[in-house]
Amino acid sequence: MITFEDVVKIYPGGSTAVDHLSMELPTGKMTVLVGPSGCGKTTSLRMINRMVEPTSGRILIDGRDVAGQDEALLRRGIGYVIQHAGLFPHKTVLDNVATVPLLLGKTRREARAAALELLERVGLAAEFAGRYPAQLSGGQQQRVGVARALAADPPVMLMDEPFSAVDPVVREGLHREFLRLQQDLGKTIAMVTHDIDEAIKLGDRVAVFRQGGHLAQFGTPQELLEQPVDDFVAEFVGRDRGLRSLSFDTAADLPVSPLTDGGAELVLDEAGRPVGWRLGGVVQPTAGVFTKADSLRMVTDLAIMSPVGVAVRVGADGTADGLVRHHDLVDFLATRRDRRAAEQEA
Ligand SMILES: Nc1ncnc2c1ncn2[C@@H]1O[C@H](COP(=O)(O)OP(=O)(O)OP(=O)(O)O)[C@@H](O)[C@H]1O
Repeated sequence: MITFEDVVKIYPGGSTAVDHLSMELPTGKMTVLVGPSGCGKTTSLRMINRMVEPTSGRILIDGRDVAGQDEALLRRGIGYVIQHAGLFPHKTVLDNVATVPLLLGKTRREARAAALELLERVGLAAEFAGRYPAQLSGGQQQRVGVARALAADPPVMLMDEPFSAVDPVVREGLHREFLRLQQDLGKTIAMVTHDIDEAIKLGDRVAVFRQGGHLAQFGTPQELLEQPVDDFVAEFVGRDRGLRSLSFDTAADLPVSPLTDGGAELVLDEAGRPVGWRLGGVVQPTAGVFTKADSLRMVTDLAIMSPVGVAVRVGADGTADGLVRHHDLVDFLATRRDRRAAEQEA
């Protein structure tokens, strides 16, 4: 766990960059620091590995104050990834990644073998190993940056806007790969971004900062979407937060109606799997099916897109076992919201 205890940073001659920050970043989870430009995110990140020293307060990693630790040793246990990857331009991809294992005392052969394995993990085949950073796309460079940060197998990773230099489609791919990697590795990660959607998608926890280096709210993505503490957070999180919060709940508790209640005929194949809706004598092949494991957001989307305003639930074998009509869905969501509000007050 990384603990910030009442941390303040005032740069010489400057205003307050971080103002009485207290928060706990859980072990093995990803915490995303997000907020408008200049609100102290990078400063907070860099105080963890002592690239910046706090003016007052303490930062502890697993209960040990970083201030008392040897800087070189401390940083060896903390991977660091920055925007544009920050690779050595004159070294090959393989040597960029092998640098850290070499520093840690491995032989050249061992270091290269470890680097190749890491490149494989981040989705870069061996054919890229001999190239120089300038011969890679932005997304590939970011992957090398992540591989290099992982090379020392550090328990903690700091990532400063690691995905912001690439276009949205590449970023989407990097997100997916990174989430998969993190599921395997379970590193304690602090990541900085400007992008609230990225924070909501990647973060197990999200710290929203506001101007002046204040922490506005710290919580899970779902808490931010459903219970923003004030107008600033609500505005920052975005207008469609109600809809987005539905991504975090499954349809497991969503009640269904009988298959005959759709207002039109649901056509099934011989095995009982939905084929489509019969409308005006024609079968429209848009049955919009979901399972109990799918998100409420997906069910809502299906009901909206359905020609009859109905989503069809199927079992594990694909056979239809119930319907959700959009007006029932709206009632369910309203009841759920009221119940949550009541729980919150209690
Ligand atoms: N080395 C420095 N010397 C003086 N002031 C600094 C220094 N680094 C940052 N600041 C100031 O501290 C404040 C916080 O900066 P910081 O880089 O931590 O914010 P940020 O939220 O990461 O911003 P951005 O999203 O734009 O990168 C800003 O007002 C910035 O101008």
